Amino acid sequence: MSTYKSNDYIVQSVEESPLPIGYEEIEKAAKDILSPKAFSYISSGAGAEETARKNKNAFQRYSIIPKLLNDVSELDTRISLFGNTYPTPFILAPVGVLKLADDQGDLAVTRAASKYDIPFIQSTVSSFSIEEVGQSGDGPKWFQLYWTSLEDVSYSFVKRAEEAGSEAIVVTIDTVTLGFREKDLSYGYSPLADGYGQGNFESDDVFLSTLAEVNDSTIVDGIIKQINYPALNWSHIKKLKRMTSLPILLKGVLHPEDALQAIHCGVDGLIVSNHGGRQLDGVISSIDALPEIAKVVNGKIPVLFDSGIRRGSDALKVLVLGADAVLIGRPYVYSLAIDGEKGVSQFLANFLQDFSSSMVLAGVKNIKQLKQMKIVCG
Ligand SMILES: Cc1cc2nc3c(=O)[nH]c(=O)nc-3n(C[C@H](O)[C@H](O)[C@H](O)COP(=O)(O)O)c2cc1C
Ligand SMILES: O=C(O)C(=O)c1ccccc1
Repeated sequence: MSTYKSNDYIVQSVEESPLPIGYEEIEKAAKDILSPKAFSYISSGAGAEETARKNKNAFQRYSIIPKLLNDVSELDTRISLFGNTYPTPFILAPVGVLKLADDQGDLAVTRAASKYDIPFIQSTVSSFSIEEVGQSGDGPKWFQLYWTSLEDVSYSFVKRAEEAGSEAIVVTIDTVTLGFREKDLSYGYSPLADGYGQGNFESDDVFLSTLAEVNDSTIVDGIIKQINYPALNWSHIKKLKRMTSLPILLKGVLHPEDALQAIHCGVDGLIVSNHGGRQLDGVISSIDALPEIAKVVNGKIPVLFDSGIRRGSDALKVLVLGADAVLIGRPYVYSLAIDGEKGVSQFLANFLQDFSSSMVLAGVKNIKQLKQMKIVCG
């Protein structure tokens, strides 16, 4: 439902689930359920976790100034992206190895997201294949691409995503090598070593068999080596644009000049993100990077946002600062760990309810009005 009476909220009945309401409580409950290694992998950031902390603290510096008495009895939370209309401005961020949180992993998440028509971005290193996720739930799916050094493997993923009905391709540009994650290293943990990230690598695809051969090693080693691709540059993006008719988004943009270069190369959308503080430690918080990027892009292509979204009011802030849509990351992963599909479903119900209450209290009835709200920093 996308237009509704504001006192009905989006979700009228809340399913019974042990999921706590607030983010901090959800994180705590997930910590109790997950193994210390798994919790540490999901929750931690790279290096001294400076950027992970900045993501959290920076939100508090921005303050919304409500403008009231605007008859907000009917809300419309719809947005349009690449010719598709979505009922809410929310998208589930790509998260690899979801089986670590729940046996049903990506399948549970897509089923929950489908209830709200929220797009799910499937990771290259997902626990299930592009084809399995394509069949799971009837909601929109996007595909996230980690470039591999075997170009044909990258293109074969894109073709498979096209065939499975993906609506967009998200190329992650901030992970040409994995961040130095001190906690994972102390545990001796590597995200792909337990086999949960191989959903897309178990196909009959002719190119995939070459992965193992080229490395003369196990398939897992092959995958880890192949998604390490520091040679990635703008020429790959231009070529990818010619290889597919799907919209291409770049995920991990923090520099305004990269945003302009992306437009120049024909990229269709950007995701302002620092990967939840998991890649280069010390980089700017995503929310601080957003206003300048939104300014230089100036509406030419959609600007999406992630890193630090925990509640409805966080989403309000980034939409006011120029984001056209908002990706949710860790909160849905913890909800999956706590109560599988039901946990994710419950989390989304609560989140959407929180977001619509926030719109009502801010005095805005649709996303256009929301984007014109006043916000101050300091
Ligand atoms: C456990 C975990 C795995 C992730 N895997 C991927 C991935 O495979 N591809 C990708 O582009 N981003 C990945 N990300 C980053 C998310 O897409 C997103 O940028 C990040 O979670 C946003 O930060 P937040 O969760 O603190 O809001 C991962 C994040 C987490 C927490
Ligand atoms: O952990 C991550 O953030 C991530 O993007 C990733 C990278 C390689 C394998 C699995 C997940």
